[in-house]
Amino acid sequence: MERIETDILVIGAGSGGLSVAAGAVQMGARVVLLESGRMGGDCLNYGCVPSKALLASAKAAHQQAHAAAFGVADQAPQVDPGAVNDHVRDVIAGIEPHDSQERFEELGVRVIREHGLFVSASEVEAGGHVIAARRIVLATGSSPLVPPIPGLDGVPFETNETLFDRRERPEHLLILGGGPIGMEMAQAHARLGSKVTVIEGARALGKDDPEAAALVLDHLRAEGVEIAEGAMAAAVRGKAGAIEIEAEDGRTFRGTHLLVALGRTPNTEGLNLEAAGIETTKAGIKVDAGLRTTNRRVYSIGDIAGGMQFTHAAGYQAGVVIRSILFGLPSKARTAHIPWATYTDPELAQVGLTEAQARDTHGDRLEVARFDYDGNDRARAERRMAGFAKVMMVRGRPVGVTIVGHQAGELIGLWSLVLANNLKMSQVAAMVAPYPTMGELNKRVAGAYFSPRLFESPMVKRVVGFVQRWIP
Ligand SMILES: Cc1cc2nc3c(=O)[nH]c(=O)nc-3n(C[C@H](O)[C@H](O)[C@H](O)COP(=O)(O)OP(=O)(O)OC[C@H]3O[C@@H](n4cnc5c(N)ncnc54)[C@H](O)[C@@H]3O)c2cc1C
Ligand SMILES: NC(=O)c1ccc[n+]([C@@H]2O[C@H](COP(=O)([O-])OP(=O)(O)OC[C@H]3O[C@@H](n4cnc5c(N)ncnc54)[C@H](O)[C@@H]3O)[C@@H](O)[C@H]2O)c1
Repeated sequence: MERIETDILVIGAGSGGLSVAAGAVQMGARVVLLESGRMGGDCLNYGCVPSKALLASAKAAHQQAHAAAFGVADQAPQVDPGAVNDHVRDVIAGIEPHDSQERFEELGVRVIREHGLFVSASEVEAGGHVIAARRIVLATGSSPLVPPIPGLDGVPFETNETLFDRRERPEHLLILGGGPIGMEMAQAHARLGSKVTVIEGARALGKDDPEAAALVLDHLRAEGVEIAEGAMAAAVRGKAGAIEIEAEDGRTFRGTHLLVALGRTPNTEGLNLEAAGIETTKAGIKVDAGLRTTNRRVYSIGDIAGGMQFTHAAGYQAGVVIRSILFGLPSKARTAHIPWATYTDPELAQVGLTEAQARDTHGDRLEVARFDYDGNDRARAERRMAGFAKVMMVRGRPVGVTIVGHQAGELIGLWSLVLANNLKMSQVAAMVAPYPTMGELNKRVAGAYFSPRLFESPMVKRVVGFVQRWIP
C-alpha cells in the first residue's frame, strides 16, 4: 500500500472536481485527483455534451425540413443514425483532451484512476494507495434515478449513460419523465425521425415558469411529440421492441424503446462516509453555506451536494471551496445568480426567482416588466418570433428573470451578472446593444419598465412643456 500525503484530495474528475484540481494546483497546492470512471464525468461523457451534440443534429434535420419560409425548398432529411452518433462521439473527442489525465498531470496533479473510499476522517483508500489529505473535496456526482416501478426491472431501457451509444433509430421512443433530460431528448429524437411519447407524472418542465414551459410544450407538440402530463407511471410491461407503460389513472402508452429520465440520485454509495463522520440527506451530502460537510476537513460540491445540478453550478462551487481552502477566506455559496437553461427549441432559461416565487416572497412590492420576441427585429428576420422575457423586480432591482424563445440560454447570462452584483434596472437600460441582435431584447425589457414612467407621466410632460417654452 503506497501512502501519499497531499494538501488537497479531490474525489471525482467531473465538472466540479476538475475545476477544483486545476485551480488549486495552478495556485501552488499539492493535489491528488481520484477518478474511477471516465475523465470529465457525466457532463462530457453522458450529459451536457452528447445531449447538445444530438440536439445540433436534430436542429440541422429540422432546418432542412423547414426552409420554405425563407424561400429555400423544404427537403425531407435523410438521417443516418450511425453518422449522427459519429458526430456525437467526435464532439466529445474534441473536448476530451481538456479534461484528460495527461492534461491534469501536465498541470502537476497526481491523477489516480481508482475508486476512493474513506478509511478515516482524513484518509482515503484508492486501489493500492492511502491518501492522507489536509482537505478533501467530494465531487462524485449523481446517477440516473431508477425508481422501483413494478415491471421496470423486467424490460430493457436506456438512461443517459447508455442512450448516447445508440447507433440505430428507435421507432417509437417512450420517455419516462418530462424534466430537462426528457424534453431535450424528446425533441432531439422526434426531429431525427422517431415517434416520441413523454410520460410525465406531474407537469412537464415543472420547475420552470408555467407560461414559459407551456410555450415550449406547445412547440414540441406541434412538432409531433406526444406529451402526457399527470401520468404517473405505475407499471411497466413487455419486452424489447414492445414496451407498455401504465399510468396510475389507467392510461397506457406503447412504444418500441424506453428512456428513463426520472431525476438523479447522488453517488454516495461505496464511499464509506461513516468512517469520516460525513452525514447525508435525501438529496446528497449535508453541507453548510460554505459547502463544508459535517467533517470540517471535507467539502462537497456538484451534483452530490444536492443543490442545483448543473455543470456551471459545480464550477461556481469549485471557486467557492478553492477560496476557502487555499486562502482560508470565509466563502459562502450563493444560488440567486445561478442560471439554468433547457436547450429545447425554443430554449427556456431562468435565473433567480420565477414570477410565482417572487410574488410569494415579495407580495405587492413586486413589479414585472415584459417584452415579447415579436418586438425584436432580428427575431423577425430569423422568423423566431415566439417567446418573451420577463423580469421580476423589487424597487427597481431585478430578483428573477425568465426568458423563453430563440437563444434564451445565451440571453440569460446578462441577468446573472445583474443579480450577482445586485444591479439596478437603470444600469441595464444604460447598455447599448448592437442592432439588430437578439441581445436587444434584454435592453428592451428594461425599456418596457421605464417607458410608462417616461411616456405616461404628467410630471415629465409638464417639465418638457416648461423647458420648451424657455429654451431659445
Ligand atoms: C443528459 C444530461 C444532460 C445534461 N445537460 C446539462 C446542460 O446542458 N447544462 C448543465 O449545466 N448541466 C447539464 N447536466 C448536468 C451536469 O452533467 C451535472 O450537473 C454535472 O456533470 C455535475 O458535475 P459533478 O462534478 O458534480 O459530477 P460528474 O460530472 O458526474 O463527475 C463525478 C465523477 O466522479 C466519479 N466518481 C464517483 N464516485 C467516485 C469514487 N468513489 N471515486 C472516484 N471517482 C468517483 C464519477 O466516475 C464521475 O466521473 C446534464 C446532465 C445529464 C444527465
Ligand atoms: N439543460 C440542462 O441544464 C440540463 C439538461 C438535462 C439535465 N440536466 C440536469 O439533470 C437533472 C435531472 O434531469 P431529469 O430530467 O432526469 O430530472 P427532473 O427531476 O428534472 O425530472 C424528472 C421528472 O420525472 C417526473 N416523474 C417522477 N416520477 C415519475 C413517474 N413514476 N412517472 C412519470 N413521471 C415521473 C417528475 O415529475 C419530473 O418532472 C436536472 O434537474 C438538471 O439538473 C440539466
